[in-house]
Amino acid sequence: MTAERIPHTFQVDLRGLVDLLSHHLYSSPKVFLRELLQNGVDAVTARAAAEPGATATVRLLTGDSTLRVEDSGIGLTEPEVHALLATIGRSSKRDSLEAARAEYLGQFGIGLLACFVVAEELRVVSRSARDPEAPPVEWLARDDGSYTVRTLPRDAREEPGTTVHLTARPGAREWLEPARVTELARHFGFLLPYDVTVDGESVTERPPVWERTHPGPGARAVALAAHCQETFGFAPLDSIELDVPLAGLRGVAYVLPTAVSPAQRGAHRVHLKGMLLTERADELLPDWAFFVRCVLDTDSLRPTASRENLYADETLAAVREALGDAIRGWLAELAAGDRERLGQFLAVHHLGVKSLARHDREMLKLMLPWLPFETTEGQLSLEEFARRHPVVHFTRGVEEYRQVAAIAAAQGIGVVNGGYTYDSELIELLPLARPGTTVAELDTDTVTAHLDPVEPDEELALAPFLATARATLEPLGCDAVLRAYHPVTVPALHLDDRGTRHERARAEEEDAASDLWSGILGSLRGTAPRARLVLNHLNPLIRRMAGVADQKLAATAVEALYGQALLMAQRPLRPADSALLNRTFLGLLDWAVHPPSAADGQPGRQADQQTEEGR
Ligand SMILES: Nc1ncnc2c1ncn2[C@@H]1O[C@H](COP(=O)(O)OP(=O)(O)OP(=O)(O)O)[C@@H](O)[C@H]1O
Repeated sequence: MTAERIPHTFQVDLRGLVDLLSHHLYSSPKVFLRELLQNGVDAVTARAAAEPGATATVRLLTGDSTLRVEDSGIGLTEPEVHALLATIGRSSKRDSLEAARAEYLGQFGIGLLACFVVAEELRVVSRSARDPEAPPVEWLARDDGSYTVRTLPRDAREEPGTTVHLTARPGAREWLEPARVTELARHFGFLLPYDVTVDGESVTERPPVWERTHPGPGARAVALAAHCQETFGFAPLDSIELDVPLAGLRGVAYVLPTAVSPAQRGAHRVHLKGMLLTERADELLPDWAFFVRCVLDTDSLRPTASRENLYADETLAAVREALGDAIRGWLAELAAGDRERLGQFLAVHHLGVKSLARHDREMLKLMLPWLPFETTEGQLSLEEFARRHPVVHFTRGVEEYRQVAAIAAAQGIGVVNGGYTYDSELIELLPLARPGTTVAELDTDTVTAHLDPVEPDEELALAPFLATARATLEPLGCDAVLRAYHPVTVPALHLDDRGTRHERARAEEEDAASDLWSGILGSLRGTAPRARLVLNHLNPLIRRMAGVADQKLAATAVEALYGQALLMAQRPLRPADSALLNRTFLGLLDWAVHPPSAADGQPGRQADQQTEEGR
């Protein structure tokens, strides 16, 4: 024997549902007003479609803890009230075809429930425009889920349309206060395409700034900037107008006047058919367009059920691409014709642009030549630098740059500092953005090759001193060479590139390692050049040093030169380097206060004489 199946219907606990909406779906009770406005606007839209030229108003009237929202819209008949108002999740707007749905703001059939977040009672009086014979109908609903429906005499409501009466729940009276209602109606509805009033005062400001006509481009720019200040609270660097007809979208992207982290998601304001949908849309633009804030109105993007964000669908993806194109177009236009403004933009946002140019080839091609870099000729765009120098030399580290920048510049070699975040990576990609450009890392050989060799007879005269220098620097893994270069004030230049340092670190490890390891490390020995101390023959101090007969003093002087050149390079010092600096400083100090004399049996008279001469 089988038990009989008894059909049941789900029971809905309205209080539980309202609690769910207010605490989990909507971010604030204020959305009740948006839902009411939206129903009024949808009803007016539906009537306008059926009856072009019909009155189209939504009027809000505040009272003592009450609010009335009156629309001149399509209205409802009694059967419609049962089917639509009293059925949660039922929407007349979803039932129609997709195309028709696009006309409306609502679609989920839960909007009216939002009113219970602030009201304990809802009374709806409606008269249908579709069926002029149908009498007015009243629907009275309480937050416990109970409701009554009755028809009213014809004169209870003469005109078609709907009035929603709200009575505040005890803790929510503030939401129905006149000032609050006006503020919210303005906030959500100021762009609505119908006449919306609160207690007789209009709250709409049509048309939006981007649809207004202005006497000229200058006046338009000023109006847009003022709008940005009002909407977002900042004076924009520039305004980019957005127009994507396919998505029924228009608006403006305002360029931020201060740098922001590219990781920070943009908070954009999106209106849907005039109604403010969200102030925090963060998926509207491609990630790379972090430097703008948008405000726009669209008729095609879909909201999520909370109606506080955009539904991630193909339309949103297409819109994102189209908006990305518009912003890229603006950048391209600046790059092609408005260098001054491009310069202003990059001065603020170059770090962000650099970070995304690494991942976005198009952005790289467009922007890289115009990005500012530190160069031996000051802050320059790579474009300008490449025009001045057939080879774009760069250093990978800031220290290398410091080491050679002044010297290289004095010899006419331009160098770009690639030591900052992303910089060398980007410089190496320059040929992609600027075909035909040669980019090369600056190495010690290039620098040395640009320094003038010294005449052989002069070099010969300094041979003993050079020999002392080489012998002194040998244990430090450094060669000594003599060149003539500018600026003459630099006595010695320490050239040491990445390869050299790597090689030296390996050699040090080899020394410290066991036999087996030193064998293996030894087999890895590279052919990288050693560090070089380039003594400047044009520098008077070097010439004087060459005349010092005291071997010990000459060696200390070479060590001091080496230490000073290291310091000038601003490179982190190895423990051995610090010890050397210490030793030479104290050695020279000691010598200065107590020069060794011939009587002590120490050589050094010549040094004495030099000091005498110097006095
Ligand atoms: N002012 C009104 N005039 C005419 N019909 C209305 C009005 N308010 C609500 N309705 C009817 O009641 C239905 C349910 O309204 P509700 O606000 O709950 O949902 P919705 O607007 O369809 O969708 P959403 O949940 O997305 O707002 C609507 O689809 C509409 O048919």
